[in-house]
This record gives sequence, structure tokens and C-alpha cells, in this order.
Amino acid sequence: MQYQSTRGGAPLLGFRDVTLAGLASDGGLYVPTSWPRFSREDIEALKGLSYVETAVRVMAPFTAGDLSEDELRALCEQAYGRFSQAAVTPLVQLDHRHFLLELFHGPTLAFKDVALQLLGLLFEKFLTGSSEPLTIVGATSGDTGSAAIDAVAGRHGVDIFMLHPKGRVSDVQRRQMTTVLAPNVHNIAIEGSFDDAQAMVKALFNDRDFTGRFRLSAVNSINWARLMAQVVYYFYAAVRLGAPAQKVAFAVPTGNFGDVFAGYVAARMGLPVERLIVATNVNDILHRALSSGDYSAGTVTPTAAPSMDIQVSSNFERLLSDLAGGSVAEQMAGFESSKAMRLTNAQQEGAAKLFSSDRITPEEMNETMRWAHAEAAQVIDPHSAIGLAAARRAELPADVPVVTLATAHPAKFADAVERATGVRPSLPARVGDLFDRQERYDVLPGTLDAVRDYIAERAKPRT
Ligand SMILES: Cc1ncc(COP(=O)(O)O)c(C=O)c1O
Ligand SMILES: N[C@@H](CCOP(=O)(O)O)C(=O)O
Repeated sequence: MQYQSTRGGAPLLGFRDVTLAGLASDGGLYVPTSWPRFSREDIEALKGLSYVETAVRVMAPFTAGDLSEDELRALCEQAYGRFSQAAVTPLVQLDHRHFLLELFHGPTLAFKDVALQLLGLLFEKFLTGSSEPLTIVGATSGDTGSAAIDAVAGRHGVDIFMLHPKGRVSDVQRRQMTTVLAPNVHNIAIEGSFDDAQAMVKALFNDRDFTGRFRLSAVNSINWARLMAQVVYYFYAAVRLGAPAQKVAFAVPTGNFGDVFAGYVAARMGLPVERLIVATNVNDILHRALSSGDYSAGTVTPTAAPSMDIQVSSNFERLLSDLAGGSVAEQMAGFESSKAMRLTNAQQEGAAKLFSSDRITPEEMNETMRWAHAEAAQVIDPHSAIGLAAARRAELPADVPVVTLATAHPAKFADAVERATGVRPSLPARVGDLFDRQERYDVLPGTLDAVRDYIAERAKPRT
């Protein structure tokens, strides 16, 4: 499998090199040169398979050339062996048509673990025999950071620098990052938003002097391997609900557009997806883009669903490029200079075939948490509630089951859940002493120079 940049100006790479590179050298994102296709029979053959076996079948076409199926299986067994549920991503039925796909049974209690547990192992495998130290630079609005840190803490030859927006993540999210005291983990709280942090990460990847001195890699969903691993649970859920004979709709609480793009990939591979419902909070750039073609970034409003407080959605570029059938270098350059762009008619019409969108207010989010508790005996987190609120008012054929991706454990956002429902969810025992542990992190001004200097002083240079 070969991968190309969405901006058309970077070399084609294989899976190993794409995984280690993260961002493409022209500032674009890597995507496969063509989508693998699963026939009806291929999907039928997934019935009854374990999560690991499903993962191997779904991901094998993407890793071909760099991993044998046995190697991929061994990595998946190790990665998903750390989940607390045998099903890895269990489905819970809420009523006659609504289901929750629980993606938070990994070590750090959010959907990020599904991909990052695997990515940590891929880094280790692909770096075996290399003496060149790897410097991971990432940005987080709360969940990617802890999942990535858990995946690489203590690993030889890897340093991780994780930027989070100061005061804009929950206490549990912050502590899951800052109480990991392994010497290769560097947490930075920046004065600014997640968008500021993400822009700095991309700027560092585009800084030739910096990349000449340090071998950078990415754990954010700019890294293709992240999305690839997330495609698996769309197949796993749809097959359990009757695919390929039955079409299924998915509602996805969305910020950086990674999770829902993985659903798009599943549909491109042949999974019968009726609709992908993009659910945003009041930071609604994606709802505006999909409903009216207006992709213009405003300032970020902090909310009780902080992981979705994003106005520049990295992976939207992957969709725009796929719908345009090639490079979107010019369109993205325009966006980068003005922070605004209009989708072309072809992009708008193409997206409308599969996507719909909704913007959920804080009141609607709280009401949905209450509904899930009262009517289905489920305590859900604010992000999942945004997905479920959009799922419940989407217009869909009556016979289509709707799966909402439950992206985080409610205890990560205990204050917000308690305010809405009166129930305070408790942390699972495996992270139980989080509030007794010592924290370590540095606070930096939200400037690229400050972050670049900080990393340059601590990272190990290329050999
Ligand atoms: C709990 C939670 N839900 C939803 C999202 C949005 O996912 P994506 O950024 O892939 O759109 C995030 C952050 O990525 C998250 O942490
Ligand atoms: N919500 C995310 C933001 C980063 O998204 P990513 O999927 O690109 O890593 C977070 O929790 O950090």
C-alpha cells in the first residue's frame, strides 16, 4: 500500500514510513493512493470474529508490504489485551433503534486508546534496530495526550512532548497526563486554545531547521495509523447489527474530524453506512461547513465537552481532498492565510451523500445525559451525549439502527455529569489513585518560539 499527501507535493510512502513521518513534508496529510474494497462476502466473513481478528482483516490491506498478517495480529493482541472488556468496544442497546458503541474501555478511558495502544507498538516495531531517537510532538484537548503518553511512557529512544491548553481540560484528563513521571514524558500547558497548540505542532513539522535537528513524529490523528485503527470498530459494530444485509448509521461527537473520517473510510471500503452524523458543540465549524459550505474558524468557546472545543479540524482536509479527487494545496493555503474557505459545489454535494451534521447546545447535551440515565439506565459523558442528541433527532429511515460513538468514560468529566444528572460517576479502580499522585508539567506562553526552544533544549538530536 502506498500513501500520498493531500497537497500533492510530498513523496509517496509505504505504511512504515507514513507511520513514522506523521505529517507529510508539504504540510499535507497522508492518505492511501486508493481505498481497499471489501465485497459483500468479505464483510459477511467478519461475522462472529473477535475484535482482534476483525482488526487484522480490516487493517491488513493498509499495512501490506510492511507487516505480515501474523505480525499485525501479534500487535493487536498485545494492544487490545489491555482493554477491560473482552469485546474491546462493546455495543449497548438504549432503545429499539439507538445503540452506544463504548470506546472507552482502554487504559486511559477514551476512544483514543483504541488507536494509540497500537500506534505505540508500531513505533516500537518500526524503530527496532534504529539508533535515531524519535521526538513525538503532540497537541491535546485532553484525551489524545493521556492515551499517547500511556502508550509510549518509558519507551527507549522516544521522547514525547504534549501540549495542552492550560485550564481547559478536566482535572482527570490533566492528571492522567501530568502524573506520568517517566523521564521521556514532557507535559506543557500553553496559554491558549487547542487550535493554538495544534497550529504550533504543524509549524514545527514544517520547520526545516527543526526537522533537520530532530526526527519528529506525530500521535495526533494527522498520523494515518491513528485513523486506520479507528476504521475497525465501524466494521465490528455494523457487522454485529446485521451488515452487510443491514445498513447502519453512526453519530459521532466530532472535533478534529478524525473519528468520523474513519467512518468515511469504512464506507469507502464497502461497509453499508446509511449516514454519518457529525455532531458538534457550539464550536460548530464542521456543522457550518457541512450544512452550508462555510468553513471559517471563529474563536474557541470553552465548554463542558472540552475535547471537542476545536475550530480548525485537521482531518477535514482528508475529506476535502478525497471529494476533490486530488490535491487541495491551494484551498488549504487560502484557509491557512485567512482562516476561512468555502467548499466547492462538488465537495458540498459529495459530502452530502453520506454526511449530515448537527450543533448541540449545552442545554441539549445536559438533557440527553438525563434522558440516557432516566430512560436507558446509562450514565454517559458530555461528548457522547452530544453524539446521542444528534442521533436522536436525525432524520433516517425507520429500519436503520443508529450507533452513537461513546468516546469517553463519564468519570473523566464527573463534575459535568453530576451537574446534569445528579449522579457522580466514579473512576474505575485501575486509575483510582489518580488524585493522590504527584503532578509534573511546565506552563509556557502560547508562542511558537517558546515551545520550539523548550523542546530543543530537552529532545535528543538526530545522530
Ligand atoms: C471524548 C472525545 N470525544 C470526541 C472527540 C472528537 O473526536 P475527533 O477529534 O476525532 O473528531 C474527542 C477528541 O478528539 C474526544 O476526546
Ligand atoms: N480531542 C482531541 C484533540 C486531538 O485530536 P486528535 O484525534 O487529532 O489527536 C484530544 O483529546 O486531544
